[in-house]
Amino acid sequence: MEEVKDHIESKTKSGKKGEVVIEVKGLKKGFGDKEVLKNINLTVKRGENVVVLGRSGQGKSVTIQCIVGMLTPDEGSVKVFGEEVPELSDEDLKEMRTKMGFLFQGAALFDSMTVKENLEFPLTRVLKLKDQADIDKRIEEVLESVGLPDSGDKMPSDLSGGMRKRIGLARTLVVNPEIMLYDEPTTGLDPITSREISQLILEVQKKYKTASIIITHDMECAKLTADQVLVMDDGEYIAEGTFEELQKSDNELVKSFFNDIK
Ligand SMILES: Nc1ncnc2c1ncn2[C@@H]1O[C@H](COP(=O)(O)OP(=O)(O)OP(=O)(O)O)[C@@H](O)[C@H]1O
Repeated sequence: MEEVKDHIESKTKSGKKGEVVIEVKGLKKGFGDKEVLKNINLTVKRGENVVVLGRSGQGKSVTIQCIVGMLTPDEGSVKVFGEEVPELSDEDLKEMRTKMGFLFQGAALFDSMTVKENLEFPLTRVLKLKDQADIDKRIEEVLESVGLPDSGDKMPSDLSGGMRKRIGLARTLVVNPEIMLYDEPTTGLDPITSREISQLILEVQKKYKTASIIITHDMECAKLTADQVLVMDDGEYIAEGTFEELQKSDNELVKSFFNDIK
């Protein structure tokens, strides 16, 4: 119980809406001769959804990897919760990542475990919770949040692609992350399920007040979820604004993303 209290306290301590949570300035990152990120500037506030659009191979995932400390920038500043990420010790990095949730395209559930066991895993391994009643309560709440309250005893193989995505999201949310990173959350899903997942991203933002970065090619997802949209090209952001603002852009690349959306 103590751990839970600590976690909730640390959340409320750091938790003012609108406060800057991720701040990237002048980020450069290359591999060998190849410059991938040339000048990335990005600010994400608590409770804000930032959508990043861009063609394949432009460096969207590399940006995320710099933010979570998996890659070291060549130049520039990457701050999360006010701390310079490349300067964090391994232990502090681990601590920082416990406050982050990831929903990646290939995010797989453990196939040999039930849904409930899949959700227990981060609670016992990451948050090191021991109180079973508390664990059960959190799981019940999070399954409710993703709209699958009665799925605890199911095996992942019994679930549809969309349901699996929801459980993947539940597994991420169960530790109460302050930052959510979504990499192509709706890719591979049919239009109706995609819309449901986008809707869920919006509900997560409202309920958990997360600061979120959403990388997507799905313009309906962008339209539904974005407070701010960034368009990435050739290692930098070439346009920035609300969905409606960018929809009116004269830039050919920006226009190409918005062509099919009414
Ligand atoms: N660890 C690495 N070592 C070498 N090159 C890398 C590494 N990670 C990424 N790259 C290169 O950096 C470029 C940008 O990759 P990244 O995965 O960030 O693109 P992306 O914008 O996320 O594309 P997609 O939409 O296809 O996922 C690519 O050319 C990729 O090959």
